Amino acid sequence: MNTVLEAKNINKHFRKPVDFHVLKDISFNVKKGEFASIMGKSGCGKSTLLYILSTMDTDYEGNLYLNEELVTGKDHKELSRIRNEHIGFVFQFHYLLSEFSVIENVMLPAKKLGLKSEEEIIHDAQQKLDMLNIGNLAKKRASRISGGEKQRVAIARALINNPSILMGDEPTGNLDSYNAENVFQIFKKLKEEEGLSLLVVTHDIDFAKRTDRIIVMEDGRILPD
Ligand SMILES: Nc1ncnc2c1ncn2[C@@H]1O[C@H](COP(=O)(O)OP(=O)(O)OP(=O)(O)O)[C@@H](O)[C@H]1O
Repeated sequence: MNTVLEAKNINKHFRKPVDFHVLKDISFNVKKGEFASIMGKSGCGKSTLLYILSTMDTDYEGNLYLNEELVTGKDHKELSRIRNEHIGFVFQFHYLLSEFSVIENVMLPAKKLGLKSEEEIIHDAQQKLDMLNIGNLAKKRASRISGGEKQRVAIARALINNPSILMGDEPTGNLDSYNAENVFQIFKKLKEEEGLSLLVVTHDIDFAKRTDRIIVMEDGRILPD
């Protein structure tokens, strides 16, 4: 099985106000089609790790590989391209542009990547919305849909460039149990039907238990399986 993401001996320090060794020698990988979750107590370093793995934070020691290519050390512009092309990210809050329509929000990362025509991007965005059963909301303003629908739009936006891996930082943390289950089922379907890899930080043990693998963090380290 191909390795989609690999972290090798990742260490990170916050230097201020005092030196704080927040991530301690983190090594693990995510294979193609694997749905992994990260759990651990508040403050153990989950979000810090996810920001490094998604290439948003470059201030760390160690090596990060995406699709078996070393990304550590690449410049800002190159990282932005890699991120746009290979990584989808879903946060606890949807961060949609409320004045824009649903489909316009979904189209944004594809426009930024700039590889396709407007018509192709509209087609792809509608297809993602249809896949998530919210195709009928395409023309609605993002401010006029429910919280669960907003999170599904955020997932469609994260998928628009057909990433190799979808990362989530508590993507169900702000949802009621019905909508949280809905998001879980979407992730499962993406794994099973599209062969997508997923890496999701969660505090929800019932969610984590149903993923392929739980990566447990404690005090900046990953505990052995
Ligand atoms: N910019 C920073 N400077 C110094 N310390 C920081 C900074 N950002 C985060 N920390 C500390 O690093 C530790 C890890 O934070 P992080 O947000 O990664 O934890 P987490 O496991 O995601 O927690 P939660 O589950 O509450 O979201 C915490 O102790 C936090 O206070």
